[in-house]
Amino acid sequence: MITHILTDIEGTTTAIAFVHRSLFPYAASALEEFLARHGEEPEVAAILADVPGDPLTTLREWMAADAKVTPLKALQGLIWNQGYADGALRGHLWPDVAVELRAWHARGLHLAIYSSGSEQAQRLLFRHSEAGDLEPLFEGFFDTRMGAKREAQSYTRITEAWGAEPARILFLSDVAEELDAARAAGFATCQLVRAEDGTKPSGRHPEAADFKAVNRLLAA
Ligand SMILES: CSCCC(=O)C(=O)COP(=O)(O)O
Ligand SMILES: [Mg+2]
Repeated sequence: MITHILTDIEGTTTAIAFVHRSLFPYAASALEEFLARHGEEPEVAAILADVPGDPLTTLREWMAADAKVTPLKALQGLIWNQGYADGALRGHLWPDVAVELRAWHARGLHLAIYSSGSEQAQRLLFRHSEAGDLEPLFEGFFDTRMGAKREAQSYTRITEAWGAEPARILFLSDVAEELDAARAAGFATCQLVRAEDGTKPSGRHPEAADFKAVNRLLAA
């Protein structure tokens, strides 16, 4: 029986376009000024210590490559903080998402996020979502510190951190390789195949067009 639901963000709860056309450009355009203003603050300096070479150059290269590396993800989270605070950003959620997350939480299912976006970035998106503050629904915000999303070991680390049995966790993602890794760690899986995002079904995992359709797997 499924008692825990772990969900991806981009392409699963949230439009890929929001991440690539709102979040990433916001961080890219604010990067240089952010480093000039905050680069010597302890939290930012500690992140920059893990960036090889000239930080601005390397971070721009990582942004251009959409690299899922922890220092870039941590900095993006700090930069987005300002955008959410002043109302320039609001976390996009597909219309089916908040309804089902609230219903799953109300019936006692345990909820957590696993995204390449940093824990702070995840919290911000759900705290400032278009459907209101959903941050309190989640018990865990797992990020690249657990490892890469296409490696089975990352999912095993999540079970240990969350204190949950793998077979009781349903992982929701649009990316088949992430689902393959979760299944190898013993998780149940479901591919979100969202027409608006142009997701291609892999045929390797149970599929759902939206979160309402995921309920079918919970009842099974
Ligand atoms: C608040 S999530 C920002 C999305 C992000 O930075 C990213 O790299 C997308 O990663 P995902 O693992 O959600 O596909
Ligand atoms: Mg995704």
